[in-house]
Amino acid sequence: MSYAYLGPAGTFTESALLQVPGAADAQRIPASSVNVALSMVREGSVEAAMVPIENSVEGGVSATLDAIAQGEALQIVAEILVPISFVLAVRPGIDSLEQIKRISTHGHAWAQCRLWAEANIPQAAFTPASSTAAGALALEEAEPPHDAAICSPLVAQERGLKVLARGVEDNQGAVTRFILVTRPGKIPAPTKVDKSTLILPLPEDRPGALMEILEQFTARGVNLSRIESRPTGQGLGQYFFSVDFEGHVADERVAAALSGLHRLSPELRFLGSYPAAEGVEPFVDAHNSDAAFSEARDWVKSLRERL
Ligand SMILES: O=C(O)C(=O)C[C@]1(C(=O)O)C=C[C@@H](O)C=C1
Repeated sequence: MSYAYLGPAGTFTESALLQVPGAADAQRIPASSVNVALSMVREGSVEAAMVPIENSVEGGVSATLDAIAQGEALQIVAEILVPISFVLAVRPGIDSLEQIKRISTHGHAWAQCRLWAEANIPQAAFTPASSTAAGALALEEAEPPHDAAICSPLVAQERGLKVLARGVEDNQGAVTRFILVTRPGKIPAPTKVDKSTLILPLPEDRPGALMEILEQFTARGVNLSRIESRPTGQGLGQYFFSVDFEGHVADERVAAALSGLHRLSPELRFLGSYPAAEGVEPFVDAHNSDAAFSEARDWVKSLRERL
């Protein structure tokens, strides 16, 4: 297998990729952005890409949500959770927080450390980096573009960077969720603790359209674990929904919800069913069980045989 990931080496995304069985010994290609990593999958130069999708503090990663919603179809085959903690690394010559005039990190990391930064380095101007590791590696340049970077403890240790503060995140226990993306192909087998992801354009701008969509899940007892709206880019007020829910397309209740959704929103995109990284087998009411669906289908079939 060959994998692309949001690089350079030392990103949290690489830590996520290293959790995939076999990835440590496989070809791993760092990409300069989420878009580049996903393009490599689309054009076939790698078989899969690991990209961040959601952080427990900062929410959805827009670059990923948008890139997988549009363009050539892709499929999610796995999810990985990584606990997030940051350190403040500095360039040579910086010995105190007061000396930091310029700081860089990934926008999502900055958002998770904003209160700490306001309280401890209010004088520092922020420049976004393409990833936490990219911001950290720039500290090694002959003339670093910034004085400090917020990055993972691992990259600071591996590169021998000077660390002035640890645990600079505003919320301890933060977690980022990453997804492993391939071209559409075989769907991973159900494990009983699965998740599925959909992109749902709202069919029409009219009262109750979102309610009708949500009813498809409610009526079959399918539990949503994430729902976000993103602009389509086509004009003000035009949105699609990015939705994760518990269950697998092999589950009858999920299949029934999907067919209801397809009737309401024929342009929907099914992004895959894959093992959930954590959680318990969802509780399913007897009337939403596979057996109840198949019995009901047989009953209707028997009626229609009398036509
Ligand atoms: O910059 C990195 O190290 C990444 O892997 C990206 C990313 C993100 O997009 O949220 C991943 C985890 C952290 O939440 C901060 C940054």
